[in-house]
Amino acid sequence: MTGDRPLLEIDGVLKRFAGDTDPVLDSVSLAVAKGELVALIGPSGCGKSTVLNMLAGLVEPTEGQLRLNDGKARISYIFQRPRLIPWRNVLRNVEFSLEQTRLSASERRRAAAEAIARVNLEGHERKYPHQLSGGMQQRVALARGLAVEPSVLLLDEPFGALDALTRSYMQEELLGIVRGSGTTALLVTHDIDEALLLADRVLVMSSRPGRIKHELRVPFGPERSMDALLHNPEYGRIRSELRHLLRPEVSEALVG
Ligand SMILES: Nc1ncnc2c1ncn2[C@@H]1O[C@H](COP(=O)(O)OP(=O)(O)OP(=O)(O)O)[C@@H](O)[C@H]1O
Repeated sequence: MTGDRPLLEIDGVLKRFAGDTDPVLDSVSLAVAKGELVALIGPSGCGKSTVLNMLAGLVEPTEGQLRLNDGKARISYIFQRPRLIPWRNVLRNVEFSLEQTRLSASERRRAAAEAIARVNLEGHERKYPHQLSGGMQQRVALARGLAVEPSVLLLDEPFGALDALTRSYMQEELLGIVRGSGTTALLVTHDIDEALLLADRVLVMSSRPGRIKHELRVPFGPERSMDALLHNPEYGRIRSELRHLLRPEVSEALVG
């Protein structure tokens, strides 16, 4: 049993890559509760993806600890590009993530079909990636990630490569899917609006070394839409606060 412990914990992590003198991340601690959606926002190069890579076990911390307090401990990682297998159709791409599980072939097929339905791609199962739009390809990637019923979904700028209209549609869609499934998620983004639309909490990182310099609990309920937020005066206030926190740190010499 995990009791009241957060599902995911990062404790005092410092990361220095081989050959570097300065660490990329320093004293990073955070906790994510089960079912919570937390956004990590910060300037380019502050180490956001490195945090996700460490959680996915792709990179080792130099100091500190990362814990996933769940016996199942399955992590799905969604990247900016869908990374689909070009010679497999939609169904077979989604089944791919299930091939490392103990499910039988028929159970895999059923789980893949369910995940495809969750991302509204029913009817497209036999299509190949090149026959799909960028937004649809990213939905396949999401279905592939969700099919394994992950304990944690890691999202690294999942809409960064999409055009603005598709991105805004997909953000609301993701909100419904993630909320509907009760999935715990950590979202890396540059986009303040995306963070405020999707997250329960926003963690603002500083530039190198990356540290968490501010935490904001998003005061809007789980049922959100960008239209409703845009009419909410509180939204404008929080948005400017975040913009201010994310302003590049101008050096004294330049100010002059
Ligand atoms: N495997 C690695 N080996 C060496 N250096 C790395 C490695 N991975 C990341 N870095 C360095 O760590 C720093 C942080 O990179 P990271 O991709 O985590 O930042 P980020 O905040 O996600 O950036 P962006 O928002 O631009 O994607 C960068 O300077 C990068 O060059």
